[in-house]
Amino acid sequence: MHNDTRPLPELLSFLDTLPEPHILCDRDYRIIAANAAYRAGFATGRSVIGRTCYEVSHRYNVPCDQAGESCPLAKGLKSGQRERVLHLHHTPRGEEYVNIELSPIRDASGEIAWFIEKMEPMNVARGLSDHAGLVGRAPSFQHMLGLIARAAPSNASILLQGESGTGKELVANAIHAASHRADHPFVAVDCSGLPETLFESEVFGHERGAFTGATSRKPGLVEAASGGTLFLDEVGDIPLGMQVKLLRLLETGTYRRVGSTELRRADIRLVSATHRPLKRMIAQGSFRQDLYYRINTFPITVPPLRERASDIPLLVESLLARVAAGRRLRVSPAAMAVLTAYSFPGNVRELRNVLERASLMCDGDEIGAEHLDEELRIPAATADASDADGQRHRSADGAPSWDDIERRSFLQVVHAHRGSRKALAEKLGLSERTLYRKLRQYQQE
Ligand SMILES: Nc1ncnc2c1ncn2[C@@H]1O[C@H](COP(=O)(O)OP(=O)(O)OP(=O)(O)O)[C@@H](O)[C@H]1O
Repeated sequence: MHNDTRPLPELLSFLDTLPEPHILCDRDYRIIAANAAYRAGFATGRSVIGRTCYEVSHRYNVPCDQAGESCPLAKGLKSGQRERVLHLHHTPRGEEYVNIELSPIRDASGEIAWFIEKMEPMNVARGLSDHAGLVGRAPSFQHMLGLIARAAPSNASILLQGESGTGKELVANAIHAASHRADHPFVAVDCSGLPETLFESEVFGHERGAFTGATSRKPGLVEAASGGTLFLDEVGDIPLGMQVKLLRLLETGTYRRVGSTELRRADIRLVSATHRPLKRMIAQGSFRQDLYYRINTFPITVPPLRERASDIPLLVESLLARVAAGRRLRVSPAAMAVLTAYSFPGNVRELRNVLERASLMCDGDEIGAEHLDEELRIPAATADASDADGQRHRSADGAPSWDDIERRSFLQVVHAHRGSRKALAEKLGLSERTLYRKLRQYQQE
């Protein structure tokens, strides 16, 4: 019955005046109108009117929620209110991440009859390799991007937690680029290894003569980042004494240069990152709880590469273009199998290094398995073996079993070891007899 109801022409002409791309849909996902900004940015020549939003944006035959994705329209119909999601959409520029904001519109009887969808491309990340910033499409990566899209436009302090090499600095950059502060500076401070006195003068600046060696006045990084974003990398490494000063800056929005009594106003948005367990550090007394709450208004976890292994081929393509620019390097299927089977404890940074080394080892256009570090090839060989008799090593949902993990890690260490069996047993904390037993057991499988 709602399909028969025509939206008010005033509504359509209002949509046309909006600078952001908007479409109007009915309850059956059918696009009734698209404004000028949408037609300019998203239309591919063929009119979208009368087609469904899932077919146009995703090339699906069924609504997104039936294709395993979250559908803002279904959410809005259920909640009756505005809903936001981040989707990967087909656009004339290829697939792009698009922030969708959907508002239900009610008819005269008070029932939801239409939906207005505002679509804003999120340019800080791509699902394609031709991008200098973040690339990825795995569910855990998309979840993280969705959080970035929500938090970036606010001024909330964000804490990025993730293992080393997962791309925390790149994520901090993306948050800045997607914020209202993007036209102002992004200033990164590596807090690890900065002694307390240096930290203070670097961050807050100092006056001439404030300490021996302070031959001139120097503005601090807080000042350099004014209007923009201050990124504190390895925030868990900040000495306790400095944590108090940082807390004061965040609580009052003011600070003093070293050697000055003048109170200065800070205009920064704070993004911090750490791979350390801050909660445990609080329990141990090495990190202040009050500071933790100040820097952690909005936590975002950056997933390790092993939790987004489906992104490895995409990352390989993208990183190769960065580390071997100018060479048109490919990766053979065998080498790709090795890379996707490896667990990458050093995450994307390790993948990048592996590819850089492989590109130096390879004289032609194709990186083969033989160009990869030996350490990577071992677990792949065992993974192949376990795939052949896969059922034995894998649990019902396809995840490797504990035995499989132990076996792979064990063989990885064995193959990388140079030295006697006795030294190896010691390294693994096993008796020599147990080592022999495990070697027989695992190498026979
Ligand atoms: N999603 C991604 N897409 C493309 N490149 C990535 C991605 N994530 C990480 N990288 C690359 O991996 C490398 C490591 O990233 P980055 O330095 O941001 O990691 P990090 O988590 O800050 O590491 P650390 O904790 O050691 O400081 C960089 O070269 C970065 O360009």
